Amino acid sequence: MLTLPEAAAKPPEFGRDALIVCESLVRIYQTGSVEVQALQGLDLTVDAGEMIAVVGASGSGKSTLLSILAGIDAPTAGRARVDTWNLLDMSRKDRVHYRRHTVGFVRQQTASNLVPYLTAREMVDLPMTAAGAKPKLRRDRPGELLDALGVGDCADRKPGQLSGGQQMRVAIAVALANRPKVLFADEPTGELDTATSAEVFGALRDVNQQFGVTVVVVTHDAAVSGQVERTVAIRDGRTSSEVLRRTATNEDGDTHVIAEEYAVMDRAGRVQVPRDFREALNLTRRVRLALEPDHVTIRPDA
Ligand SMILES: Nc1ncnc2c1ncn2[C@@H]1O[C@H](COP(=O)(O)OP(=O)(O)OP(=O)(O)O)[C@@H](O)[C@H]1O
Repeated sequence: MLTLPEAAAKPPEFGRDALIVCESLVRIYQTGSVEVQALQGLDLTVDAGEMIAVVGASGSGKSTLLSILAGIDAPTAGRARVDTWNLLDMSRKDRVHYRRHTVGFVRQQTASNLVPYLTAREMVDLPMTAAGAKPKLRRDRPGELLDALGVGDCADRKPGQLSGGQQMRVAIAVALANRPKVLFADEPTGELDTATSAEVFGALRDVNQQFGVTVVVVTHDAAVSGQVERTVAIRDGRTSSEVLRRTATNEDGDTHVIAEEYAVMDRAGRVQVPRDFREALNLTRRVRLALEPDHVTIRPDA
């Protein structure tokens, strides 16, 4: 057994250096007399430049989380910060500014991201005009962005003249028009076949690496979540576990990906012990904890 070190005077602020911080985030929807707790005290941090996937069963709260972070919906309680913005305390004007400059959003329904009577170039120009971008930037950036997303040759086509994958790439270009810090994508590959999904996902990864934009993707697609370094799982409106992936090289010089699952600990130190662990050792209401030099043990209450 170790002796416990003296507690620091004041613990550092949760997620102080992160770009996105959610702490005990709650969103309650009220329809008539029915109350749905879509988020029930969710904790999450995302660092600048990261690309993460958010996974979870239908109804677990993924879209609610994304709508809040994208400034489309407002949380009921808790803390949510993106960059310097406190999402619980924003005026209408702040919200417009936030959505125009700090974040970009791509929806699953490719068509709902686009305007049917505008060309790809005009669609990228639209948010730039709204943000008051300079004429030179408005002239150059749409073409550059469409080129970077591999749809430069589609600049003068309207959505009806584009494939599903091309529409999604154009939608990503539109979302990036005003150089947001974060790009949110809600099931971006949900309506696409496997090969096109891989291309669109590749495009998201490219913009993450080329432009340094932080990317948060909600997905059901294991082929997508298996390719990012961090996947956050949401269950019942809370983050339940995270999978971290890293590339390792063996003695023969071959590289392979190692994926490790972690439980998430909240600020108060609460950790959810997975059900199969609890059942295997009959861990029920009360457990014994002990601090060892480099780990903590949890034992059944004998
Ligand atoms: N506008 C709303 N009004 C009432 N309830 C809502 C509203 N939006 C979402 N909910 C409820 O909140 C819960 C979480 O929904 P949410 O859409 O965030 O889940 P999800 O994980 O994105 O699901 P899916 O994978 O099916 O899109 C669900 O029970 C849903 O029915």
